[in-house]
Amino acid sequence: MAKVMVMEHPLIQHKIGIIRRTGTSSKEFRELVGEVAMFMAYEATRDLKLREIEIETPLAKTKAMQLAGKKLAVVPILRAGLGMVEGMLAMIPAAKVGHIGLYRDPDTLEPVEYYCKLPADSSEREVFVVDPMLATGGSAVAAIAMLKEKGVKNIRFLCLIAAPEGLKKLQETHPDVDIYVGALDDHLNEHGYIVPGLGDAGDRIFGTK
Ligand SMILES: O=P(O)(O)OC[C@H]1O[C@H](OP(=O)(O)OP(=O)(O)O)[C@H](O)[C@@H]1O
Ligand SMILES: O=c1cc[nH]c(=O)[nH]1
Ligand SMILES: [Mg+2]
Repeated sequence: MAKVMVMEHPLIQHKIGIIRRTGTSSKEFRELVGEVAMFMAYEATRDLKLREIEIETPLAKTKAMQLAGKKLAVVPILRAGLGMVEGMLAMIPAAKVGHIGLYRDPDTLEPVEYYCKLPADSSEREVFVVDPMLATGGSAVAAIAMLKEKGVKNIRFLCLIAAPEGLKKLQETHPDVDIYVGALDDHLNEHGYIVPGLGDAGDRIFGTK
């Protein structure tokens, strides 16, 4: 079964507390989503493999560590996932970036696909799928299925806020995908919004409502 890691770091919890507030402006919201994504990238890369190499400092030859495993890619689910990309890249600047376009139909709550462009060698990479919100789980499940259809095998999912319903669906559908959650919320309302949540992440990042 997939590993679920709910972030405990006080800085993450503090920043998510500000992000949630109605009075937080789009500018602050965007900045804080980026900062939380950066901290989450740090947590989600803890188990990357290292190898020992020999280097030369100005004073002596010595052994040093170097990342040894697969190359990395960040794949935001459009639109709201875009808000997490810069923060992720601040921690893993050499990662390639793919994009998956999905929106949730407001009536059926089913994800509708409209775009997919991935790095050519994605199947060789460790892929970090990012989206601030995991609500019903439909979008994350569909995005990960799209990646698997293209041969991607190593996938992790990162979100700022998850509902228990979405977490369960993602775990059950993709048990091989580790999930990193900023905060685990209480429930979904009748419109599929996370409660207490933060509202519509895309609208708040881009100021579209
Ligand atoms: O778990 P789910 O029930 O699928 O809901 C979560 C999805 O809903 C939001 O996107 P939205 O459809 O609002 O698109 P947007 O990012 O373009 O605003 C969010 O960013 C997720 O992608
Ligand atoms: O609470 C929610 C649920 C889905 N998408 C959002 O942006 N927010
Ligand atoms: Mg939205």
